Order: sequence, then C-alpha cells, then structure tokens
Amino acid sequence: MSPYAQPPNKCGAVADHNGYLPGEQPTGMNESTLCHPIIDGELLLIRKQRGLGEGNLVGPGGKVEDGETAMEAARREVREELRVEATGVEKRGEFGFHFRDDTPDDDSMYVHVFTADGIEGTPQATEEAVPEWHTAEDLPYDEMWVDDRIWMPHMLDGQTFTGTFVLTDEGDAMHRYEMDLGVDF
Ligand SMILES: COc1nc(N)nc2c1ncn2[C@H]1C[C@H](O)[C@@H](COP(=O)(O)OP(=O)(O)OP(=O)(O)O)O1
Repeated sequence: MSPYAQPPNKCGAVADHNGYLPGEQPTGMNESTLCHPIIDGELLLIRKQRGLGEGNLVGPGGKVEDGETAMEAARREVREELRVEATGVEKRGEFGFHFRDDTPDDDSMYVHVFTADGIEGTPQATEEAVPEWHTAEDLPYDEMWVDDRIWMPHMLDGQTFTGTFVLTDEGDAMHRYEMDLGVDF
C-alpha cells in the first residue's frame, strides 16, 4: 500500500494516531526498508556508521529508490551495506515512524520490514555498516532504537504487523505507539 494514498495502518484513519492533530498531517513520507536475516536463532544486525541512527545497532536497510519495489530496495540495501545476498526474503511489517516534539513537521518515514532466512556470502564491514550477529532471544535493546523492543519480539515470533510510532525529534524516547498483529500483505 502506498503511504501517499492513505494512512499507514488500520488505525491511521484517526489523525492523532499518526502523531498529528487534524489538519497537520504531512503530504507524504519517505519510504524506507529494514531487512533482518534470522539464521539458526541468530539475528544479523549492523552497527550503523553514518546517517540516521549512527552508532545504533540496527537492521540493514535504507530508502526505496525510484522504480524499485520495497523488497528490491531491502535486498539492495543488504547487498550494499554487508556485501551479501539475502535469500528467502519475506514481508513482515509496515511502520510509520514520526519524529516530533512540540511542533508538527514532515520528519516522518514509512518503513517496510522484511526478514530473510538465509544469506549468500560472508557479511563484510563497509563504510555504512559493521555486521554483528546477536542471539535473537537475548538482543541488546539498550543499543537499539527505542521502538525495537516493542515490535521485534513479534517479528522473531513469526508474526506480521503494522504500526505507528511517534518519537521525540532526536528519536531517543517514544511519545506513543500503536500496533496491529496478524496483518496480510
Ligand atoms: C524510529 O525508529 C526506528 N526504528 C528502527 N528499527 N529503524 C529505524 C527507525 N527510524 C529509522 N529507522 C531505519 C529505517 C531505515 O532502514 C533507516 C533510515 O532510512 P534512511 O532511508 O534515512 O537510510 P540511510 O541509511 O540514512 O540512507 P540510505 O537510504 O542512503 O542507505 O533507519
């Protein structure tokens, strides 16, 4: 579903669920991806070397480019960031991430979340990312985005989801969120 056509989830019909008061909604959101290889109970993450979330432990991912599907973008980002090919890629979720404090702005992104059940090749460090494997049952959530501890356990459980997360401008704390599980893609 395009984020430009309608609100990003079932709850989105009520504007404040997206973090905006009536009449304040942005006209569009950047589309981006996350792709999480999960192999033998281990999750492949990256230590982000630059850009949004620099220093955090995050899933490989990045912007959807013109002419690309979200899944193509997810696979390309894994290739670019870690020099491996993700296999068995499946769509698992869609999120609206909104960064706002006192004033509304368009600092929002719509993120397509994927998992992969394999990789071809050995992950390598690049300018953007240093690979780290972590046991899925014992993730270091204090080194990750604040929302990850809420939705990642569902992803690791094999569930699908949509959600809206409203964070501070710096992304270091969460104002509120909503999530639906068991979504068909
Ligand atoms: C707000 O909470 C977030 N949680 C998680 N888990 N991931 C997030 C959050 N906010 C952003 N992200 C992810 C989503 C994307 O993978 C990246 C940011 O996307 P962007 O398109 O800006 O990616 P860059 O790495 O800066 O740029 P490229 O597209 O040039 O690779 O962060």
